[in-house]
Amino acid sequence: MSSTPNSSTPPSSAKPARAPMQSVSQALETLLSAAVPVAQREIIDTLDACERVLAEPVTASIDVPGMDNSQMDGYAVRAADCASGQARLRVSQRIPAGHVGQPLEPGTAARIFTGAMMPAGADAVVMQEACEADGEHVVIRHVPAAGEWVRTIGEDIRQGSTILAAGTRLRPQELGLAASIGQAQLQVLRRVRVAVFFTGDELTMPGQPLKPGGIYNSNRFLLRGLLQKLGCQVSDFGIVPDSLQATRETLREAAREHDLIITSGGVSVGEEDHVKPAVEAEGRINMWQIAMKPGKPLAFGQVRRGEGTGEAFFMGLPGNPVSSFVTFLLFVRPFLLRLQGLPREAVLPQAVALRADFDWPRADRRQEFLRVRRNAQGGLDLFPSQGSAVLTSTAWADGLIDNPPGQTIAAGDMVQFLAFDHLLN
Ligand SMILES: Nc1nc2c(c(=O)[nH]1)N[C@H]1C(S)=C(S)[C@@H](COP(=O)(O)OP(=O)(O)OC[C@H]3O[C@@H](n4cnc5c(N)ncnc54)[C@H](O)[C@@H]3O)O[C@H]1N2
Ligand code: MOO
Ligand SMILES: [Mg+2]
Repeated sequence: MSSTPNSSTPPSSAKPARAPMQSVSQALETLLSAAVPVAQREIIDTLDACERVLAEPVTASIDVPGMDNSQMDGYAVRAADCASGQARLRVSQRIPAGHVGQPLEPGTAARIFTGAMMPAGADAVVMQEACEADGEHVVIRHVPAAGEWVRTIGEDIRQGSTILAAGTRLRPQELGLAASIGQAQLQVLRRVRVAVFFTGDELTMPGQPLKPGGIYNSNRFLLRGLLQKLGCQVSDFGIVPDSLQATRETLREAAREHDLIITSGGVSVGEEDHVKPAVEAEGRINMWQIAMKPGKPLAFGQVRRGEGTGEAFFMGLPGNPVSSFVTFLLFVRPFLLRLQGLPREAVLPQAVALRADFDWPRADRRQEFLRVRRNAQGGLDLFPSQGSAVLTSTAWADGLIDNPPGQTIAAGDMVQFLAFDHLLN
């Protein structure tokens, strides 16, 4: 794989005929049409439910807050008693949060603290900064409106209302919300089970000495990290040698209890690329080669399960690390999110328009995904080396430019930017 972009030669009839590659959008369409959310559900502790997807709506069994309560440290009063702006009221009681006071007699005030239940009869709180304590009395130097600094019962959540919809991917704030109505457990879809393996005789695990001609298996760390972020249940089958037999055996084993098999490398056209023929022997390839750079040889298919219990999905990612990274973000992630039960519209990568502060004078026939970083001027800088093996570009960048086929870029042009903030969440 060359690290220099191609010249912008348009497709020419003089070239040998080749099956046209699918576009990125066609490929995404193919994948999302095939993805069916997992059906099985399980009940788990709310505390363990981060990143899981709700299988049923959550309905509130209580009001939140469950009582009118004070929003400030101060004095609970009857607003009508304070109309003068200098009312002097006897402090009849003290109500900290978590305690229940007595009904408030007319002409008196209750010392009250943030979150404490309003006493019956009080209809406003005056913050203590507007009050002057005077022995057993308090002078209220403010004219409160009825309801001032009072949080009313059910203001956040009404009993009986649906607070979370089925299909919601639970973030920390949704867990907090569920807990606020006392929900200790939640019914979620089971995790997506992913098998992953890494093809290549050249691969060595970090921690081992490198062999001559060898490289470290960086894709393992990259892909495992990406899968971890998506909350998948991962089985790692490790490094598999470049042999048809070994690849077929690992595919068969991986298909058994997994929804998706992800492989790295061996998916292009070389004699040592055995992944595609292995999948064809153990199932089928539905899609191969996308008009994109990096990531052209991406493959999608299915692998039969021996016991006659259907098929596991298969996605073969190119061995080049940047190609693996980009194809994961653009295809594997939406596919997995869809298997996890997210609605289609929620899984598609969302681009924003930003200004390029660099020139990209050589167009490519493939749709390009350039590693770029937002600069202090609100524009985008380009990493100088865009080769598919230059992993440094992915650590330097904070997103990708989605550059259409045949498109050059001049400094000042608006381009489509895909932020890692969004793609890696
Ligand atoms: N004649 C052609 N050659 C290539 C084509 C082509 O169309 N015609 N496509 C090129 C493109 S584009 C890509 S991308 C790569 C994809 O290759 P494979 O998926 O077959 O992957 P490998 O050949 O096994 O490895 C490619 C490259 O990546 C390194 N690699 C592999 N696994 C790992 C890993 N786990 N961690 C880090 N690096 C890895 C491997 O050593 C190679 O350098 O094919 C082009 N060739
Ligand atoms: O350009 Mo390949 O598609 O290096 O990923
Ligand atoms: Mg290859």
